[in-house]
Amino acid sequence: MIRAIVTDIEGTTGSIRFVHQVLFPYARQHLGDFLRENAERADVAEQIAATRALAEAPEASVEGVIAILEGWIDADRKATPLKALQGMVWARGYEAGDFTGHVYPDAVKGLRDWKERGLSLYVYSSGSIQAQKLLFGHSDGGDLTPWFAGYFDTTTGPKQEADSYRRIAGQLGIPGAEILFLSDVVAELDAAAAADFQTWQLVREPNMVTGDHPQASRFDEISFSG
Ligand SMILES: CSCCC(=O)C(=O)COP(=O)(O)O
Ligand SMILES: [Mg+2]
Repeated sequence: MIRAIVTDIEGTTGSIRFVHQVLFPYARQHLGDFLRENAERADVAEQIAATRALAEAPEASVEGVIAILEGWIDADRKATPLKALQGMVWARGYEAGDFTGHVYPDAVKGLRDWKERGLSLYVYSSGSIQAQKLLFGHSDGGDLTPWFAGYFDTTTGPKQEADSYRRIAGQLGIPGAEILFLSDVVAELDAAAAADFQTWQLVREPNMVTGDHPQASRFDEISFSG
């Protein structure tokens, strides 16, 4: 009996194209100036320090940190300080109306239906919690944030480690077996299943790696008891 649904974003509720062709290039274009202008701001300084620590470059100048972060963007590295800073940069883009968060219409409908059925909805993405709230708050389908009971990012742990899902279940106070995790990435689904979560894989693109999880190309193909 499912009581809560935890969903990934990229490739699950929204398109990979939006993240890689809109969000990441926007962050790459604006990150440098954002850091130069705000390096002394407490929340920015904290992430600059975290970048230096993670890169084992304690002496890196702000320009050096920018170069490290741009390399991580190009490599799609899910580094927590990069994700925090990307969220701060994207805030300006959403607020200026430069783009809206892509959410598939079937995901909007599915989330609304599940919420109306009394299920608790959560997000677990490598994007920072700020970035998740921005995307769903400025989505193509309007402000969807009232539907979500909570958000998890890499500060809970990497998405491909079972312990991250055990922590999420612990924070929700719900056994893994009563939580459904949705993702397009088999390694994430394997980690969730190892923590006893139920799983469905979203296969929205051709030639995707698939595994042993039930598959759906749209949210209305997903079924479960609960
Ligand atoms: C929160 S929107 C940006 C998504 C992002 O930065 C990312 O790395 C995608 O991660 P996901 O875990 O949603 O596949
Ligand atoms: Mg994904």
